[in-house]
Amino acid sequence: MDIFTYFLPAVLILSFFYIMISKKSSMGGSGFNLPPGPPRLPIIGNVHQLAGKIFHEAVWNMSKKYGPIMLLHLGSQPAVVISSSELATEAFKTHDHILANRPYSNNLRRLTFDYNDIAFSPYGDHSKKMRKVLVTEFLNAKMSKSFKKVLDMELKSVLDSLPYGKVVNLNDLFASFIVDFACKIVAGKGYGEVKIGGTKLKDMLDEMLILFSGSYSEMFPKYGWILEDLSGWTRRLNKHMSNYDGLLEMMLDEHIDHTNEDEKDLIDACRSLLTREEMKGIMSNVFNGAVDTSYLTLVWAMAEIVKNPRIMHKLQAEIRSNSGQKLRLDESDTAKMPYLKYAVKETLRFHGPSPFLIPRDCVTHIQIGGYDILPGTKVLINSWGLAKDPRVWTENANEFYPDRFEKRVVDQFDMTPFGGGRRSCPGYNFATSTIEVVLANLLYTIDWKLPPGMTNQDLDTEEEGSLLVRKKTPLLLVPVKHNSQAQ
Ligand code: HEM
Repeated sequence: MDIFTYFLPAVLILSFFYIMISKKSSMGGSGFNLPPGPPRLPIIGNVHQLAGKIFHEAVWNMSKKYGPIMLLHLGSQPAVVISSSELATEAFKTHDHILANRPYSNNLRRLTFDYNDIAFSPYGDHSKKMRKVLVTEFLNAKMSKSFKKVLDMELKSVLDSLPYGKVVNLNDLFASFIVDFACKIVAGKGYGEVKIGGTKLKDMLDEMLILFSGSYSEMFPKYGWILEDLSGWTRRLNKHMSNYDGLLEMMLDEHIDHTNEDEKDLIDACRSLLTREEMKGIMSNVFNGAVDTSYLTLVWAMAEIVKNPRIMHKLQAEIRSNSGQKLRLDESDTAKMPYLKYAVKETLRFHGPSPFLIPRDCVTHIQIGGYDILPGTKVLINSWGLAKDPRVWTENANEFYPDRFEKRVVDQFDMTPFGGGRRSCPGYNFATSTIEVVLANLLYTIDWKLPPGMTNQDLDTEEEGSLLVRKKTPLLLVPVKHNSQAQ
């Protein structure tokens, strides 16, 4: 359920306040050459055309009518949607510095420890310092030794505990695997089963997704807080943040500092450089940034690979011929596996977990595609649409086909699963190499079969979700030990 579903009943209340206090919109009758867009209603803008629909699909369909740059109003908030790689290139190359800010809202402020994080904090000294700390202290070559060790231990535990020959729910398997892995690289031990206020970390991250998906204060920057209070949103947000804060505080309090380089975690690496609130902000970004995105990518990759036996056999042949007699594979092995890299890239193209990049806030008047974008406009890049654009990806854009990358050189903004410009994802290398290693291990010693009675055609790849795109039904597969590994 998203904010649009909560929306309509609350409109009446807001209308009252709006009529009482509204002034003429600063955008109206401006004489600017604004991008085209669907007609809008007073107060709610275009929300009624999007309510109850999958946001990125609905917006992609609208863009077929109104063009690759389109103006919408999400409540009183103007939002420009970009749906072509040419215009994304213009946004990121020519105007990156102007679009480096993120929109402000009371809701986001609460969710980000008062903007003490990286991903949502306004562009400036603080966000630059935080990003630099994450990249230089955590996502560096020295720390990768420690990540490698944790990943190998987690993989061993998954491979040892798989119920071979029985049906496994890969959504559950990957979710708990990635939560455990993330807790260990952040705080040095597993917190996946710890409950605060009756809630586990994974449930908190799920709740956070809903809370991040947009609130009244994002649609009505001035008066949305009234609806948030009246609708119970504020109470829900406070309850969530109290649990989440409690868990992050617990991780910080219980942390045992490591002296060995190959055992260090995020808290070891960053604590001396950041305040406590900044520590919680950065820990939260790693959990929010890494857990759902990586676990969903793994589910999608396995679903598409198993659905396409030709691809699975090609991958297994590459992995098995490059693995020597090792028990488990690591990055030094996946470096020799180009087809595996294409399969991960194709998964990120075809099922990139973030259909829209994190919104940008335009801070001065610019032009994109010849249209005026005014200060205070949100800029949304439809990453999902770019990656399926038949003009770029040809007639098989809607097919999972890793082989396309064997010959194709991809322009920088033909696909944007990790965003672009100075606010792009700093976890890009870490995430892709982790996903490659996990997939290599899963396909190395295991043959994955479909549950009894099911055929490849039955394995559905229907999507759902707005902030993140997930597979609608859980992925159920049967792991069978590969011949040479059978005991
Ligand atoms: C498959 C995995 C991942 C995907 C698909 C992904 C995707 C994204 C996207 C689309 C953005 C927004 C970029 C933009 O606005 O241009 C982003 C930002 C970010 N991601 Fe990731 N991410 C992944 C993994 C990670 C990991 C592992 C980390 C941390 C270890 C991370 C940390 C961040 C942070 C801190 C930002 C905010 C950057 C900023 O605003 O300066 N992400 N990510």
